[in-house]
Amino acid sequence: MTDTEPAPAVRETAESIATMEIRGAATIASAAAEALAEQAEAAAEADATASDPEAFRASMRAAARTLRETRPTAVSLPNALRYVLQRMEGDSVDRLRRSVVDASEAFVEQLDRAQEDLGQVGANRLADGDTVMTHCHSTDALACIEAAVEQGKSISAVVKETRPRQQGHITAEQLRDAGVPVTLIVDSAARRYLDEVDHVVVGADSIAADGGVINKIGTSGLAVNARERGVPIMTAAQTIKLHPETLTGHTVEIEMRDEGEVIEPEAREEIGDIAVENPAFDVTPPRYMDAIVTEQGQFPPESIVTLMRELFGEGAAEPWAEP
Ligand SMILES: O=P(O)(O)OC[C@H]1O[C@H](OP(=O)(O)O)[C@H](O)[C@@H]1O
Repeated sequence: MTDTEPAPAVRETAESIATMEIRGAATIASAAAEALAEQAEAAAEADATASDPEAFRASMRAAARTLRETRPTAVSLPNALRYVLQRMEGDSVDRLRRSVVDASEAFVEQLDRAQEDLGQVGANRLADGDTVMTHCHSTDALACIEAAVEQGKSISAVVKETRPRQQGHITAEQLRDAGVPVTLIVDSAARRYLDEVDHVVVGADSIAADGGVINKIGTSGLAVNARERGVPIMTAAQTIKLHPETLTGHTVEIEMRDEGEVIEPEAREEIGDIAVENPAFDVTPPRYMDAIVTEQGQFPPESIVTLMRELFGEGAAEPWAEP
């Protein structure tokens, strides 16, 4: 490891995030915070950084850049890196190391607590006997359904498989394990099943200042259909999903993933000269979302900007940038 080369553990985490072995906005955030702690431990031992606070700081910034570059859409990733690096302090390598490790642990604890708290808020929106529809796999959304079950409510679920990666299967298994009767459907069957559904619950990768919800591709179509069928839809999203850069007019980059997730190489060859595109996310306009459920309570999407200013008012610093 040179003074700017990330530790092997950081490179492994970055690779796992990029290939989606580690996925889901909250899980990515906690893995990134833990990787920074691993970088701090490694840099405190490495020849080039062990006795040079400035070189140590540079190595932390480089590690954060490597993690930042893995996936562009879930803002929980840069928000995690910001949280840890902004708390890095001390005039010796040992103090710096300790501050990073402490911040990383505090971040992960906060994340777990936030999910539990928002689960209670989301659960209050669900009634005994409700059937919910889910899209993709969101630990925040699942927290709401599981908390409702723990409150003693009987909940059933219609789970969309969520092409192309079919993360709906993970949701189906986790809900089944929580004692929720599950029906798995293909994405295009969603509107047909909405008549049997009382509530749609989805997660978020980022929330924009105007209340737009950036989540797995297909969420916006589901929200429009839910509105047309009169079914309420909520987004469960911890406040680390709030995107501070959108306060100053930036838009959220939508990740385009490899076409190999959509079509097998053999079939790809057969269809020849046809474009295949694979956007991972879409934006649901605030008017199609009934509520954003956070650990600080539920908000109408249009008012989320108030919470955002309170939490990220000073803007979106980039503490990983070269000075
Ligand atoms: O943070 P939690 O609620 O777990 O997940 C939030 C969102 O992250 C996922 O993205 P991906 O599967 O990483 O592309 C899904 O879009 C999911 O709704």
